[in-house]
Amino acid sequence: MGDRAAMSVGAISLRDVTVAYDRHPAVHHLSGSFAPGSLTAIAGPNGAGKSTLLKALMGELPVSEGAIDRGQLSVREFGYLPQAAEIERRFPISVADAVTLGAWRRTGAFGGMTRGIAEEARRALSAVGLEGFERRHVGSLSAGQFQRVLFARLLMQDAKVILLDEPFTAIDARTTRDLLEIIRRWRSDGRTVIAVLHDFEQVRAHFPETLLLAREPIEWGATASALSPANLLRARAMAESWDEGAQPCRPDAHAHGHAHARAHDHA
Ligand SMILES: Nc1ncnc2c1ncn2[C@@H]1O[C@H](COP(=O)(O)OP(=O)(O)OP(=O)(O)O)[C@@H](O)[C@H]1O
Repeated sequence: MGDRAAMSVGAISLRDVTVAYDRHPAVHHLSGSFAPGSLTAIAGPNGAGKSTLLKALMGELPVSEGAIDRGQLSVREFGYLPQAAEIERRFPISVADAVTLGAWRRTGAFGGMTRGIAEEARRALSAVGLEGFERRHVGSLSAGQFQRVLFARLLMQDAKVILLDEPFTAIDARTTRDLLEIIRRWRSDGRTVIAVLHDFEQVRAHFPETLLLAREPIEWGATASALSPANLLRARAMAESWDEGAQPCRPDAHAHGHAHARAHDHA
């Protein structure tokens, strides 16, 4: 497919990536790559480092060890949907303005709403099932409607790589189904899509690749294999061992000896 070839511009590769908060690693020794046009779920227990990894991929958090190679891609070409709890929706803007913000790379921070952009926003809203919502205030929308608006904004952004952090948490089944359809369309466009998800059935049904993360990677590959019962048990067992504090970084795996004494504290 021509579009797909045009959109597929490179892998995102991780080499022994560790991301830490105050030297406590939340993602630990992760290596692998997201192929161009791939559709990958990131799954794992609470506190496994899934959101942290998305933020590192976006360049919002620095890696403390290793490297992320985005190839020819710039993070400006990444679209990112944070967890709902991190999104402020009380500011007084209309649905049309919220969607148009997705086009900021083309319009500039102070760019006005040209007729072309307005028409595009209308089409994006229609694609997410919100025709005629342009003038509504974002604060007046239901959780599902607001999530549709955020997907419309991603459609406007025309990003080559799309990162979604728990996009269906607290979202009704109908909206989830519609938004999964948009994700499928992104994939057939050749965009790379990476989503943090908790629902394993959803992952098995819609995501060919999975990274099962428990701070350290358990497995990254075909979903059926990554989400094997043995892997899920291992992930759970690792999560139970976090109760007494952050995992120390294994000193033997570190040439620079960044494993700090504080990482051994049992708070
Ligand atoms: N800003 C922060 N400062 C310090 N520690 C943090 C910060 N954000 C996350 N952490 C810690 O890093 C670890 C990984 O958190 P992260 O949010 O990445 O996990 P997650 O897999 O997305 O979890 P969940 O499924 O619960 O959303 C947790 O122990 C968390 O407490």
